[in-house]
Amino acid sequence: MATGKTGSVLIVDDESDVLFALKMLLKTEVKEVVTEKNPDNLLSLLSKQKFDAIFLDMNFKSALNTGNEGIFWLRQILEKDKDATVILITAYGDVELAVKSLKQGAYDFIVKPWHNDKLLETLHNALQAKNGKKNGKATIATQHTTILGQSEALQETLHKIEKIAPTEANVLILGENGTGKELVARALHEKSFRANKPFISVDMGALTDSLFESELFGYKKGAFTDAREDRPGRFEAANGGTLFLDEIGNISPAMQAKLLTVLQNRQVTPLGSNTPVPVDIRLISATNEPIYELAAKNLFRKDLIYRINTVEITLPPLRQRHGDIELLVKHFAEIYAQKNHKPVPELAPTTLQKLNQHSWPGNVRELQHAVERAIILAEGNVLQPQDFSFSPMEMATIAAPTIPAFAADAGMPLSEIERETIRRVIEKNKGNISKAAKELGLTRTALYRRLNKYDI
Ligand SMILES: Nc1ncnc2c1ncn2[C@@H]1O[C@H](COP(=O)(O)OP(=O)(O)OP(=O)(O)O)[C@@H](O)[C@H]1O
Repeated sequence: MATGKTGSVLIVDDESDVLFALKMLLKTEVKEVVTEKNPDNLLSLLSKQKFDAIFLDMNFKSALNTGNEGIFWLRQILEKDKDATVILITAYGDVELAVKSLKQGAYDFIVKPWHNDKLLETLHNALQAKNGKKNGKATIATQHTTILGQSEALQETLHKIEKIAPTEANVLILGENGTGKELVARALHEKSFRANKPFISVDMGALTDSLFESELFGYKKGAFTDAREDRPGRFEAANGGTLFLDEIGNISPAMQAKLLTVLQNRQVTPLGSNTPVPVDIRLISATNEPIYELAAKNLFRKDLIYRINTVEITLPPLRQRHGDIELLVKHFAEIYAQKNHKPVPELAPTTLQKLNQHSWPGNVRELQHAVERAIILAEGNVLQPQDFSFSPMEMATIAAPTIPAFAADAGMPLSEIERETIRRVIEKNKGNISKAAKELGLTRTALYRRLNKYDI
């Protein structure tokens, strides 16, 4: 009798009730369900048979009840088969540990007591991801954000976002400029239980040591000359919601120490006050700096990294995920065609070739601006390779030039001088926008506005 069902699942749990209930449920969905009570038999089982998904208990009663046993077995499974799809079964109180297990390579986790529908959805997603990893298409769309990506790397990121958004885990997002770190931070917030509370973003790269405390912790009237009234800091503004500390890798050791204290105590003391104010925030941080290298050189505190990186999301540069380029170009083409009252253009095959060959030092942001320019410049309804011209940031990442001093001509318009100055400072800083902004005395946002304005 053909049932049409496919797939095989292994369940490892030392509670017979759990094994029985899960088996009954999963049998309705997949062709084969194998159960195992003793994790010691796991590896020999896996030597004999491959499973499409493995449900693994986090807490075996026989051992220390810390959940680490689940992590131990997870590691064993992944050592044997790095592509194994492991879904952890965890008790309600262990969610933070389960979130950590995602870092160790678990596909997902379910919390006991589970909802059957939710569990089947998890299995379904796992099986789909396994079968469709190569050519899936993924999108996360919330009220204010759309994240697109069909590359394997982006799909994994999107899955992780769905998983960790509803937890309280602190998240550290790593990636080059323009890879979508802020977008991911916003999506995490919007998919969290804090979604209707504030999302406060702070550009740490733009904060000087002297502004750090007043900006983050606030101040009382009279705390310093210009403090004409009480002002809450960003921590208080984010109370109940999410605080996004962007460019956290750029802060000085003194700021790192102050930040660590606040995160440990979960309270801030405004300048000019003696009374600490408790704050309830979910922390998301991001940086384009190689933060672990900085920590190895003692330039960034390791204890601060451990505070902020309960879960890590690494966004690969666009040049390493060509699979996303076409999707993103079409997405931005639609947006900018509409904005500029033009029909949505087609993409010539040679154009896509050119875009795939470009190294995208400014990542998705650069692509977004390139598409906008192309739409404005395009003659017909097909985007041609010549409609795309690339920014000098490209050159800056290839060579680290010593730039001759820039001498403005007497008759040069001011806007041209500004454009050229910005261009050179970016080149000098090898495309690092934060450093360039600092050198120019601008915030990164202000610099990005000028890049757009001057078509850099
Ligand atoms: N996967 C994606 N799908 C759709 N849009 C994206 C994606 N990734 C990035 N973008 C867009 O690219 C632009 C840059 O993204 P974002 O500001 O989040 O990058 P970032 O990594 O925070 O940059 P920076 O480090 O310079 O602050 C934004 O307009 C964002 O909406």
